[in-house]
Amino acid sequence: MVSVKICGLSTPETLDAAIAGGASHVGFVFYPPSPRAVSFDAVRGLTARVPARIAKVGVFVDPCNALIDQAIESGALDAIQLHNVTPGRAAALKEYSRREVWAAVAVKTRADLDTASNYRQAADKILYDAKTPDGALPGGMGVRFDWGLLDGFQHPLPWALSGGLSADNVAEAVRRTGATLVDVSTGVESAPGVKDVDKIAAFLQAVGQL
Ligand SMILES: O=C(O)c1ccccc1N[C@@H]1O[C@H](COP(=O)(O)O)[C@@H](O)[C@H]1O
Repeated sequence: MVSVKICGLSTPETLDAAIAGGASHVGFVFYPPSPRAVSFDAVRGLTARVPARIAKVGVFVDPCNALIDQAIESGALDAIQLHNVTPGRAAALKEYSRREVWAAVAVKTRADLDTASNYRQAADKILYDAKTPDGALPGGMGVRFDWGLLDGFQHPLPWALSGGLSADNVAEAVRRTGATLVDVSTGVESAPGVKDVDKIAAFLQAVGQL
């Protein structure tokens, strides 16, 4: 069975679509430059709708401790997903937050993949995401990487696949990589930051058929 995280949710309707469609994880972005960024008040209301069986993941880019505190308190987060964070900082945030830590590894080359092993003692999960262009957001750009890079790779930790997934390519991505957890944001949107309930349903249906 393949689990799905629908990320960058910011409205009750789209969150409900993710829940109804069978998402295992829902993600909330705590990074103001993102078009998906949510306020603490908004996330409080949103996460109150999430049943206990579904994990709530906060997405952060090199966060300070105060942001982590406020986000966990307002969103009752189960896990924190960290982008642009060194293994040392990830380990510190794991101890500080007492939450599951997902370390995002930005992948373009096999050498990028190899950096995942640095998080072995620092994180609970690796999120393989595509490396985005300089100056762009470090995620949520709908960019995919060459899934063939994962062929034969010795994963240092449990892992998830993200980057440019959609209802049209997720079956191929899972077949190609063996992923048991996939993460999508742009691929279930009609415009940057605007989630689409039909696309969310189609993505979850595509995974459900695997
Ligand atoms: O979604 C964002 O805006 C975002 C901002 C900063 C860091 C990560 C972000 N999203 C994460 O990016 C990946 C891939 O997204 P996409 O499907 O390619 O659009 C996903 O894990 C999001 O959680």
